[in-house]
Amino acid sequence: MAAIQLKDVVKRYGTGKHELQVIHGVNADIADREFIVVVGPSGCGKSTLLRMVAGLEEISGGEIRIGDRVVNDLEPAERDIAMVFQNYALYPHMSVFDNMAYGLKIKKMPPAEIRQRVDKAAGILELSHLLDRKPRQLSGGQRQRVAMGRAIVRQPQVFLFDEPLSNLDAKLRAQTRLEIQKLHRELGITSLFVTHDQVEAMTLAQRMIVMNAGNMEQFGTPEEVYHRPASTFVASFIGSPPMNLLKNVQGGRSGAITGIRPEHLDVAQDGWEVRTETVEMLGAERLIYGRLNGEQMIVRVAEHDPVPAPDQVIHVKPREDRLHWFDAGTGKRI
Ligand SMILES: Nc1ncnc2c1ncn2[C@@H]1O[C@H](COP(=O)(O)OP(=O)(O)OP(=O)(O)O)[C@@H](O)[C@H]1O
Repeated sequence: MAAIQLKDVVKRYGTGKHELQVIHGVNADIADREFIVVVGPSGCGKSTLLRMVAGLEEISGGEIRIGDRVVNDLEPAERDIAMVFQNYALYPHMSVFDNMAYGLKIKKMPPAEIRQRVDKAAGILELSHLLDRKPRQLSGGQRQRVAMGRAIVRQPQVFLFDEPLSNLDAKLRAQTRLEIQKLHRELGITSLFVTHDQVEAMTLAQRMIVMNAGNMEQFGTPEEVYHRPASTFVASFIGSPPMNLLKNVQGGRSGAITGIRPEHLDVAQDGWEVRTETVEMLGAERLIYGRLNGEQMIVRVAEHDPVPAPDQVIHVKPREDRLHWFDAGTGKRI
C-alpha cells in the first residue's frame, strides 16, 4: 500500500507548433489507503492524469511518486499498480479463472498460489460459481467484477479505475458502486477513480479532484466541494440541478456572482420575485424553473408543497447561511 504524490504535473502532446498542453500543473497529496475520485467534464484531462500515474503516458513535467519512489521513468509493470478499464479488456477465449490468473502466470507465480489468490478474489466478488465460464456467458456486471478480480489478485499498491462503470445500466451502476466501496473497506488499497459522473464522484470519494480544462479546480471531501465550492465551475458541475449563479440580485455584492443551491431557497410571502416557467416532477420533490431579473433560477420544493402554475410570479427567500459569492471576473470563491 502506498501514498501518491503529484507535484506540478504537466502533460503536453505533440511538438513544435503542434504542441498542446492538456494538464497545467496538478498538485495533490493522496494518503495511503485513500479513495480519490477524479471528476470533470469530457476532455478535461482526467484520463490523461490517470494514465500518467499508470505509466501509460509519459509525464512532460513535474513528478509523480508512488510510495517512496519517483515513478516518472518507471515502466507500468514496475509501478506496482493495477488498472480497471471501462471496456473490461477481458480475453474472450479464456475462462473467468484464466482471465483472473493470466497476469500471475506471466509472472511465473506457482500454480498453488495463483489458485489461492484467484479463489480469494472470486469469493470477495461473488464469482466463485462462474470461474469456468467464458466472458460472453456473463452479464455486464459480472464481466466488470472479473475485471476487478484480475486487478485484486495482483495485490498492487494502488488501484486505478478509468470510468469502470460507464457501460453498466443505472441500477447495476449503483449496485457496483456499493461493491467497490465494500472492496475498498476490506482491502484498503489506495485508489484513483476517474469518472465524468458527479453523482458517482460524490458517493464514492473520500476526497475528490475536480478538473476543468487541464486544471485542478478543487481537491476536497464531497462535503467541502458541495458546501464550499472553490469556483463557479465547481458550483455548477457538482450538484444536480446545479447551483443558481446570479449576477443581478437584490442583496448581491458588486463585482460578485451570488450562488444559491435550488434546495436552499424557500417559497415565501416576500423576497426575490421569480417568474415561473415550468415545473418538473421528480417523485419526492419538484423543481420549479423560472427567471429572476431575466436570469434562470431553479427552486427545489418538497412533494407536498403547493406548485405554482407557469408564468406566475412567486417569491423566494434564500437561506442566508447558504449563500455563496464568487468573483465575477475570475469565478473564484470570495
Ligand atoms: N494522444 C493525444 N494526442 C493529442 N491530444 C490528446 C491525446 N490524448 C488526449 N488528448 C487531448 O487531451 C485532452 C484531455 O483528454 P482526456 O482523455 O484526458 O480527457 P478526459 O477528461 O478523460 O475526457 P473523457 O471523459 O472524454 O474521456 C483532450 O483535449 C484530448 O483531446
